[in-house]
Amino acid sequence: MADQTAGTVRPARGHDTSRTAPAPVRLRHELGAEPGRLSAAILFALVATAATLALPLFVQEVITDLSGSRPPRAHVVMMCAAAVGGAVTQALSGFLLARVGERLACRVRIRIMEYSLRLPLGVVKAQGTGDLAARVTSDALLLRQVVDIATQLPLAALTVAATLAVMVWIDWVLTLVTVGALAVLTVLILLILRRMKDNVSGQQVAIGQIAQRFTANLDALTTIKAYRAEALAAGALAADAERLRAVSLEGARLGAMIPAVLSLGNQFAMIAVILTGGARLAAGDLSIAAFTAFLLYLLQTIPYVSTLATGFGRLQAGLAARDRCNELLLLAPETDPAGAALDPPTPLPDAPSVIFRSVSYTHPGADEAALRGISFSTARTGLTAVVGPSGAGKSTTLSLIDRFIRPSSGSITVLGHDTRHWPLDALRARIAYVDQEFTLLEATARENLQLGRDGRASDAELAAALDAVGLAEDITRLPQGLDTPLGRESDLSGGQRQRMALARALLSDADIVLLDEPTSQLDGLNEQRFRAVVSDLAATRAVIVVAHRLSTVQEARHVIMMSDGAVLDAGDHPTLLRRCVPYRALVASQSVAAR
Ligand SMILES: Nc1ncnc2c1ncn2[C@@H]1O[C@H](COP(=O)(O)OP(=O)(O)OP(=O)(O)O)[C@@H](O)[C@H]1O
Repeated sequence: MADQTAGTVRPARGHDTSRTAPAPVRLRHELGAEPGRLSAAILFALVATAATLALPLFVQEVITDLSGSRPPRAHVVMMCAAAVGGAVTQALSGFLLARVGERLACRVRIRIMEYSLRLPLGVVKAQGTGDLAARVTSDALLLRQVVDIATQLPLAALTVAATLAVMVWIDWVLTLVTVGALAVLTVLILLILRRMKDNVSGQQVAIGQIAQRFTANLDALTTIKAYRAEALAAGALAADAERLRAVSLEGARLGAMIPAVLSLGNQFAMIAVILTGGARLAAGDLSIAAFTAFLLYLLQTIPYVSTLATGFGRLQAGLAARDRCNELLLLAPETDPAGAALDPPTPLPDAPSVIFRSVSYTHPGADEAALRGISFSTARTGLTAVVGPSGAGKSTTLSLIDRFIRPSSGSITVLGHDTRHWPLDALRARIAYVDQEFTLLEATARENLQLGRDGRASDAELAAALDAVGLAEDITRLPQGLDTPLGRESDLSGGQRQRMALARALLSDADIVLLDEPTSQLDGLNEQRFRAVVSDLAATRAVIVVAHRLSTVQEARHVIMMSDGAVLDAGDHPTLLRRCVPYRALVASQSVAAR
């Protein structure tokens, strides 16, 4: 239980100093993260390139040996060694680059996922969970290939330049013809690449949209099935898929033009070289051996020219993915308030648990304020019920206490300190929040129960909390008991989830429990248990419950009646019944509903 003694400083659980935006993804920095592996990969690639470059020279030597009736054994051995060495070093380089690439993607994924969890709730909602998920899947995948390209491109450029140098040495006239053909090719390919970059961005946006709608529909699957809306939902998804298909097809069309242009360019280069070479052979300006070597070099250059052309296209895709990742990493994080103390404040012993002073709040994009200058306070311990018609602003009020959102004006004090002076982690360590869905994480029952605690709970503590909410047997029956992962195969019923959430609050160190009561009816036994646990919690802590059930309201020491973003009245149940007409009407309607 939380320490409420004056002057006792309790360190905030996991007081977090990392509420700042992370560094954006910088490719140069990322590539430099593993200098050893990257250098080795480049070294192996250089050796492979050198071996490839040497091969035609050895062929030339073999032909010269044969035409001079000399045994070509030594040159044949060197030729084979160059071929095998080139293949082995190329494989090694590829493997090392893959390792560097996977690590880069992994680092970026971790950074994006961690950061997404630190964004304000409203920002995550506005971005869309599916769209955020697409950043760690498809964008990270595109980013991963940048490693290959970033090393392949300079190597390919180097190889083409070195090959051209050797070709000049063999025959400069033929080289001039080759360069002319390659120049035309380059211009055409650059024109295609320019259009490809925009297309890749469009594809990634479309992937984000489809992921967003798909996850939203899966989250709402019960409703979709209940209202037989499968066809409607599938129709919208199909439209997204069609949009993605259309933009991807445009990308494929552009992509398909590159090999076609390359092949055409190569054929023209080859024809021009053969015609010119033939003429020079006939004139005696070129030997057969040199011409053969030149042709081999020309054939060898083609894949590298092709790597250069397609590599630039893939690099554009990687850069677009980097930009999308950085868009997310540059979103403003959920920061501690500017005036927050470095050391978490110590709760004042006699202060009310929560005080609202003239608090107003307008949801982003909303025309009207959800809360209009509300003021109230809640006792240090005991049950406070917040009641009012739907849309009155009750949930918004709870969200403000936990600082999921910040007041547009006015101030909120928690345990004697303005929430602007609480570091977020320290504030939230003092508050247990139980939402209407009684959300469980995809983690074991034990981990779910221990959320919100400073230290581990002993098995005896866990058993006592589960016993209090009548869940001990249900958890024991799970395949691995407390260590059963919850959420997929072993999910709990709504009532069991509710009791798990209450057990979690019982086990937490929080001084204040915020409880958004579910509107669904509970069976008699569960309702009794619920009341017993809430009054157990309220004996030593402040429990502020958005109450929909009359039984909860009647138990409350203090009731706050809200309507249309304002506090109409506050007091105990009998007082409000006597003097607050809207409260009487609300109670009357709840009594009818409870019958
Ligand atoms: N994210 C949001 N964006 C815009 N307006 C919102 C948002 N959330 C709530 N509102 C509006 O703010 C007002 C208060 O909503 P709130 O959820 O706090 O009411 P409530 O009293 O908890 O209602 P209920 O009992 O139905 O849950 C409502 O008019 C609602 O439409």
